[in-house]
Amino acid sequence: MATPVPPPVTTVNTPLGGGGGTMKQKPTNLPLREVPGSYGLPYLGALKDRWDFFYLQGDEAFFQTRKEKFKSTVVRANMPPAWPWTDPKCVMLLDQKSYSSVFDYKVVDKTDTFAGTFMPSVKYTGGMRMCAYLDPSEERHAALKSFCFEVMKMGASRWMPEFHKRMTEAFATWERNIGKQGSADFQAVCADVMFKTLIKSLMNVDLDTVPEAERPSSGELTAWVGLQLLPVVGPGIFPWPIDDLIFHALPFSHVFTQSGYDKMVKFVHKYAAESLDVSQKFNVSREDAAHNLIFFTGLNALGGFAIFLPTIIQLVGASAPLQAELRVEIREAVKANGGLNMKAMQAMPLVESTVYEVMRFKPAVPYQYARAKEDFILESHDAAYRIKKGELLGGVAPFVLRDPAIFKDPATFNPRRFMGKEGKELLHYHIWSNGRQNEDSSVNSKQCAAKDLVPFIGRLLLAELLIKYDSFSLADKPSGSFSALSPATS
Ligand code: HEM
Repeated sequence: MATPVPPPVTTVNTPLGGGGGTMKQKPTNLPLREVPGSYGLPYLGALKDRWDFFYLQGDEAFFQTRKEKFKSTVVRANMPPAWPWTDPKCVMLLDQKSYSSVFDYKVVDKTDTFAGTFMPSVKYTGGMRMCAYLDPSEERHAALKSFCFEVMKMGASRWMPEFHKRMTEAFATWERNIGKQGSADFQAVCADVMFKTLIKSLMNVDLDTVPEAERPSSGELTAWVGLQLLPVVGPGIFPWPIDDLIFHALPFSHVFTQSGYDKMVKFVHKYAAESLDVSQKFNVSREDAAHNLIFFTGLNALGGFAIFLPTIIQLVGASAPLQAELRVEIREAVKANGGLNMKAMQAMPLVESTVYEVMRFKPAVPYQYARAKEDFILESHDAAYRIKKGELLGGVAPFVLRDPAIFKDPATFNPRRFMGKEGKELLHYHIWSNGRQNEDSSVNSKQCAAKDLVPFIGRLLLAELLIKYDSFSLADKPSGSFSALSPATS
């Protein structure tokens, strides 16, 4: 761990109380600054920021230049989509200490902030606001999150066998494609593996047994996820002004993916009865449960895994020595514990640390937003800032997870970083899930419901891969394909 390390803190921001927007001075040892940065001319400033963010600078340089220019890890910026009818003004947080305010529910409200400054139409989700958009103060949040925890628990024994089954199918596909065309895509295949694993685990449905006409696909669900989030992601398919005009100027109507979504709704009502039945326990209607179950599966889970699993393959695939070390650890754990079971999974410290390091190095979900519900003083490591009630705060995870005050050599991918006592202590600062990795997700927080499951599946991916293969190589960078898979020789 780099020095100096600030002591663990649960709350860094002190509410000033009083309400009514009157700013009271709070005693702080840090110099009080106004949040630096400007939003520019109305609309034009926001448009310029959108172009810089997606095309002219790119997201990393967008924040880095502001951080350097203002010598501050708390900066003002317009965030996309910046439509004339939305308010793009944000205070962006680039260090560990200020970031923790986005999950300090005494001072922030999470209502409708899941995607940032805009919320996709509820027409995407049967006319209902989904769990991820609710603030913990809303009664429905606790009910729906409890329902999510429950379906995950019901499927606890299904994750490992289903993932194994689908990975075995993926191996055959990859080997066939390498044989035929010299390379094999793993991005779409990982999404498909996870889609089928999620359906089996969360809904207890084996997709192979569903007639083709009724069977939803990962492609349909991914299109539904992508379309609603397009305004805040940068596809970069066409030359930039055209790309911006097509993808960021207006929201996409839900009608383009409606038929795939309707098929999913019908499928859930017909086949996922076991999961829907349990929703009654939490006073959640069947209809509400069905749409939320699809959202958990598609947007929360598949949306994350479709980025996370390929990132593991890319980062581990770049180092043959790391693969060799992981392979030895995995195979020894499997041998000592009579197979790839829970006990074996717990005997793989390097695998565990490597997966946490992947999540630190390239977090799958880069931004977490929340709105100040009162005036308060927000602290970074070296300054204090006045935040006004109603301001939108945006935590920038890729910067926060490379905060040099916490992580030594933050720009280096160090697979052993989270090993041992000191490594475990760093989990306090591992905030990929909109909360701390050494704390539990609950109905009172907005931390990812799958905070433990997600790294577990990442570890399972490495175990499955390096049991089957001695090593794997990637096609030319940037790569979403294998160029070679060397079958296990021992
Ligand atoms: C790689 C996979 C995943 C990633 C990267 C991920 C990441 C996240 C993040 C960052 C949030 C907080 C969003 C915010 O409020 O700013 C979140 C929330 C959430 N995630 Fe995950 N997640 C993943 C998988 C899953 C899975 C498998 C499930 C459940 C099946 C799940 C269920 C949820 C739910 C229900 C919430 C909203 C929590 C609440 O409303 O209190 N996620 N996730």
